[in-house]
Order: sequence, then structure tokens, then C-alpha cells
Amino acid sequence: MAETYRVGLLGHGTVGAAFEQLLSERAEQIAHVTGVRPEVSGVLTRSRGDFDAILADSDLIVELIGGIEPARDYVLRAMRAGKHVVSANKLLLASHGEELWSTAREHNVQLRFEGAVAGVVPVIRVLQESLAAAHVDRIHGIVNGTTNFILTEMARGGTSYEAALARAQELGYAEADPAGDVSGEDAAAKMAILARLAFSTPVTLDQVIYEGIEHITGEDMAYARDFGLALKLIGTAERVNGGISVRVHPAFLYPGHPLASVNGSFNAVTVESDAITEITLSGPGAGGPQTASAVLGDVISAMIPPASTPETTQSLPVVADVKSAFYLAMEVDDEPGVLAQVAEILGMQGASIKSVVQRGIPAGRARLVMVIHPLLESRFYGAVQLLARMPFVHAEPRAIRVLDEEFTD
Ligand SMILES: NC(=O)C1=CN([C@@H]2O[C@H](COP(=O)(O)OP(=O)(O)OC[C@H]3O[C@@H](n4cnc5c(N)ncnc54)[C@H](OP(=O)(O)O)[C@@H]3O)[C@@H](O)[C@H]2O)C=CC1
Ligand SMILES: N[C@@H](CC=O)C(=O)O
Repeated sequence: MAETYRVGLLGHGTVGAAFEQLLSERAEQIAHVTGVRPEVSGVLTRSRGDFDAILADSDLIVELIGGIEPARDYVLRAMRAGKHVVSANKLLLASHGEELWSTAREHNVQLRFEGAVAGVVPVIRVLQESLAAAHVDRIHGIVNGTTNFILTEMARGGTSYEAALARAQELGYAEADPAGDVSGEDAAAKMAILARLAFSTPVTLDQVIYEGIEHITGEDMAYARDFGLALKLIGTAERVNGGISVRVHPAFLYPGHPLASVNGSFNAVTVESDAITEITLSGPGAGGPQTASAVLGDVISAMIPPASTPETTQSLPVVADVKSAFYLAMEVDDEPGVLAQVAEILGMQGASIKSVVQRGIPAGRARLVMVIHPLLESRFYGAVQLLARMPFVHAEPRAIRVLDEEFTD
């Protein structure tokens, strides 16, 4: 029987409720791997629970209330009582980080906050651990899911700023007060935390220069469309003239820019350093289940020392035959009925043609190039073998998989 690890949960809103659900779904597997089963020992909201009772009955506190007070008071009291704390509260960390980190050091407890920056993207861990030896020169990226979602929806056309914001709130991306998202304050808090970790110097929210997206108009979006540009809310933290500059503002990006294709609620963070050139991490930047996953990862890390060897929890079959889309190129006789026969052979194997291009080549032949909708690979290659044997097909047909079929239009 696994030992129980008691998690006191402060806040049961978008992230808190998703965290409790994820923990209950994953508890058994975590117990199997770690020998310790986490369980929620108490929940605090404005109308439910008592902080002192929850603290007394917990090994670790998860703070998902948001804002400064009473979150700051609860986090400090938990650490002073010798409890590890996990928080996703960027506003709190960007405003009172030094006080919180020094309290954690003083009481020899962990204060983990992966969920506070870029949702489930593990940028905190990467800066604190993997890149601990790198001399970071610059960090820049998209660190607010709500504004990226709004800008993406507006850029696709037909969605107003107001409608896109309302949808971001429904989807659980926005803060309790979305003014913090659209004003750039939320992104500024995250950039302050990243700058603090990257440059090992105190950085607070009030030192970040920020501008939001409230003043972006339909005309700006139309201009971006006309010139093939993407409009994004960009955060930057960099070394400048022996100091640092941390800022957030909207910016137009050329289509080839790595951040131009980061859409919807996704975030992306690029870390630059002479030695490592650059590393970009991207993924879902907001949302209850997504952030809950980062929070639970922190809880597990606080519960147990990192595993030196990966444990298995089950034995799953390895599947060889999967569905793929294909590009198929063939050299065929340029004669009536050939295309129909190719289509028939493909159809017999369940392969459906998405697009076809035929070009005449010398000697009465044609090059036939097609994209095939996803199907089981074994069936596709069955069709290719049949085609290769046809008298009107010359040379081996060439097949290459196509990823993300929607981009092949
Ligand atoms: N939503 C997201 O995508 C992300 C959010 N975060 C951060 O996670 C934290 C939680 O966000 P989210 O879940 O969206 O917020 P919600 O507003 O959905 O939930 C907040 C929860 O905290 C409780 N709460 C608020 N004030 C108090 C108080 N004074 N005392 C006790 N409980 C209180 C609320 O109680 P009640 O139910 O009674 O109102 C509610 O249960 C924030 O710091 C946010 O910035 C981080 C990354 C992503
Ligand atoms: N409101 C935030 C939530 C995650 O930090 C965002 O939209 O990015």
C-alpha cells in the first residue's frame, strides 16, 4: 500500500478544478511509479474550507487563487510551516518573488512555479536546470495565450475583438479579470519572471515596459493581411549596455519569423545565448487542463527526488501499421484511361485521392503526382505494389509521407 502525500489546494476555479480532476485520474499511476499516492486533502475557495485546517493537514500547498493577497500571505505561511508550495501565480511571483524565494531558502522548502509562465511549456525547468550553465543573452516570445488567441481569430477575419475575447474567457484562457491579459500586464509579469531566472538579477513587474492589444484595430489587421504579416504580442528580455531591458508590445512579424506561425492559445519562448545559439519551446500557453498538467508535474517533482531510471507502469503493444497521408509520383503512359485505372487501383485499397497534377514528359509519357488522404500504410503500399506491376507504369512509383494534411492545399 503506497504512502499518501497530502496536497492542500487553494483555489478551485479553471485551473484548480482541472488540477483536482487530473490528480485523481493520475494518482494510481504516480503511486505505482513513486511509491507515494498524492491526494487532495482540502480545498479552499471564498466560500469553502479553512486555510489553517488545510495547512495542518497537508504536506504541500498548491496555490491557484491568483492575485496578490491573500495568496501571498498563504504561500508565506505555508513555507514558514515547512511545506513545499506549487503556484501558477505570475502576478504574485513578479511582484514579490524575492521575498518568496528567500523564505523558501530560509525554510528549506521548494517553491515551484512552472505553470506561471507559458502554461504547459516547460520553460522554467529548462532555464533553471537544462540551461543553468548558459549565459543567456536574450529571451523573447509569445507568453500570453488570451491575446494570441484574440489576434489569431481577428487575423482569420470575421471575428471582432470583443467576440474573440469572450471566447477566450469561455475557453478558460483569460484571467479572472481579462484586463490583465489585454493590457499586456500578464505577459509583462511572465517576462519579469523569465528575466529574473535568465539574468539572475531581481526583476519586478513595475520595471517592465508594456503595451497591450486593446488599441489594435480591424484596420491594423487588414494592413497585416495585405502585407502578409502576422501581428503578435511579443515579450522581450535582453542584455543591453551592461543592463537589461524587459518589455512587451504588439509587433508585426514577417511570415518566415518563427513566432509568426504560433497561433491560437499557443505560446512560444526562444532563449538565445552564444554557446547554445537558440532554443525555442512552444505549446499550449493557457487553459485549465493544460496548466493543471504543469502544476501536477511540479507537485510530483516536489514529492520525490528525480528518478534516476525511468520506471514502466504497463506493457503496451507497439503498433506498426498506422494511418498516413502520402505524396505519390509515377511515370505513366500518357493515354486515355490511365488516370482512371490508377484511381481504381487506389480505390480498391481504400486510398482516396486528395489532389492530382499531371504533366506531359517526352516519349508519350506523363508524370502523375498525387496527394492521398490518410489511410493505413499497409493498404497504401498494397496499392503501390499493384500499380508498380501495371504495364502503363514505368519505373518504381515514389511515395513520401505527408504530415499535417491540411497544409497540403
Ligand atoms: N486560466 C489559465 O489558463 C491560467 C491561469 N494561471 C494562474 O492560475 C491561477 C488561477 O487561475 P484560474 O483558475 O484561471 O482562476 P479562477 O478565477 O478561475 O479561480 C480562482 C479560484 O480561487 C478562489 N479564490 C479567489 N479569491 C480567493 C480568496 N480570497 N480566498 C480563497 N479563495 C479564493 C476562487 O474561489 P471562488 O470559487 O469562491 O470564486 C476560485 O476557486 C492564477 O494565478 C492565474 O493567473 C496560470 C496559467 C494559466
Ligand atoms: N491568462 C493567461 C493564462 C495563462 O497564463 C494567458 O492567457 O496566457
